[in-house]
Amino acid sequence: MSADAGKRQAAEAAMTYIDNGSIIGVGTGSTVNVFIECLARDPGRIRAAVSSSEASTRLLEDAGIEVMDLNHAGPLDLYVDGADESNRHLSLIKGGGGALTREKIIAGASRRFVCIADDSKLVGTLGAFPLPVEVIPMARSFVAREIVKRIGGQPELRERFTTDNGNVILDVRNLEIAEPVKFERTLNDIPGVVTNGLFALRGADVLLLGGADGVQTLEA
Ligand SMILES: O=C[C@H](O)[C@H](O)[C@H](O)COP(=O)(O)O
Repeated sequence: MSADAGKRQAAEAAMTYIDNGSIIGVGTGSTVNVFIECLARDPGRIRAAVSSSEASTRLLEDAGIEVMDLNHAGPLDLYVDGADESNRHLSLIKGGGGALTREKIIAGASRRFVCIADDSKLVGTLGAFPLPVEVIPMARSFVAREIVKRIGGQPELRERFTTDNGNVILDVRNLEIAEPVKFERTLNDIPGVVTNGLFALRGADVLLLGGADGVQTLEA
């Protein structure tokens, strides 16, 4: 079975978590794009969406879904988003598409985070996927040195990429993240780091994995 088919299965399954007429948080990425296609079949199903990126905002608006500012939406019941990797405790690496900061904010503002992915994203130990770290541009060399000193790995500037917030991304390769919460806190402590792509302090609550045997549901 292809990864695309797995993504579609997971996205369809996430539709069952939506309460009719609610305002939901919507993430970013190819899996979420399929979820937005599912929403587009019945745009009146939700009242509005809070979007984690300019890219998702465009797709939601094209689908006839109102996009609301988080400041006006209040606490959200549900956030649906993809991941680059998940371990069995539902700690995630996110930010492959560079949307990690707004994603982390909306995940934090939501009661339930349902993560959707194809089953290749489930790993034993996080870190094979390069860990994205969003950084204030003037701090990028300093932050890269501090990352090597504090957690190891090889930070590389993501070329020709600026986040929706006007910042740059360092992708940190060669990490083995046995203690995601500790790593996340350590990275948060470096001045100049806006957000790191570890979602462990606030991981997913539910992980829906599409694959050859259908949708597997893991709960935190
Ligand atoms: O910045 C991007 C997001 O964190 C995505 O949710 C993540 O990269 C997964 O994307 P995809 O569904 O395309 O694998």
